[in-house]
Amino acid sequence: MSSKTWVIKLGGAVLNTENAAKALFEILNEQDDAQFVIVHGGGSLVDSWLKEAGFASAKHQGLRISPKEQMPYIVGALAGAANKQLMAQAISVGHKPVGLSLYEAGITASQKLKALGQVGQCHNNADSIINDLLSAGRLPIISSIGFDEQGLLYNVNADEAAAAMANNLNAELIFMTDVEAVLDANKQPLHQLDTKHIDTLIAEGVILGGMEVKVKTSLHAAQHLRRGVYISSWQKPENLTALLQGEHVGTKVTP
Ligand SMILES: Nc1ncnc2c1ncn2[C@@H]1O[C@H](COP(=O)(O)OP(=O)(O)O)[C@@H](O)[C@H]1O
Ligand SMILES: CC(=O)N[C@@H](CCC(=O)OP(=O)(O)O)C(=O)O
Repeated sequence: MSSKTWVIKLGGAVLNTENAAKALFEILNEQDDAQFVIVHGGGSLVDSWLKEAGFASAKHQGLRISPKEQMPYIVGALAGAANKQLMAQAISVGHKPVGLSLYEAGITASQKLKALGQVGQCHNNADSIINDLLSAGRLPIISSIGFDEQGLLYNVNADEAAAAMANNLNAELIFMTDVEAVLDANKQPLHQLDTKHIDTLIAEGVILGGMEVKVKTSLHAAQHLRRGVYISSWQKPENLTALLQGEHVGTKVTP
């Protein structure tokens, strides 16, 4: 029987808590018959790099407007600092990670909307080295920096990148973020979410910003993969253990 593949998306805020990612990587070491692909963000690192460089940065529906002149900082923060910090934590607990952009992982990018500058959307491209890396026992750690066929660089939202990766591999998909679950208007965790529920909560302004992108992306992924997608917190590593064992923690977004 071939082993199950999981795409785990780590929100960039995991880098602000010392060794938080390390605890998650340790859990991956304990799993039999499973292979893992990590896709990571780094929005808070991009915020501070752009600020230090004197740039103002704005978001539209949770997506960072990415002018060309800001791309060296965005690429440096995501494909550089964030990716390498995560590799360091993975190596420290015995993994053999390979840091990649979306291109090597079989995903090309194109401009999403002119007004957003270099914000990219994902396209499947069969030319991926991920399965070769998994067969060789390596742990792919993928940033959300993409390229098009001309070699232009794009800033892809990391949730969208993770969903594209899961679609590409027909993998299970888990979003590890900085809240235990999607919360309702009374700040209570929602155990399950479907299309109707999501539309209402977004229209009511209960789900917004980065979480709006995450639930919309989760829903598309769940519909495409024909199975539930989970949103849970990296602040509780035991949640990851439970999810990998098929238990229900956090929010399950269903098709
Ligand atoms: N209904 C909601 N439930 C939980 N979090 C929400 C909700 N609406 C907005 N958020 C915000 O979304 C954030 C998570 O999204 P984001 O910052 O993009 O995470 P990540 O970097 O992990 O992708 C939470 O920290 C919270 O501030
Ligand atoms: C287009 C777009 O919004 N790109 C994101 C990419 C990083 C990201 O998504 O990081 P988190 O997962 O930590 O939020 C950004 O520049 O912040």
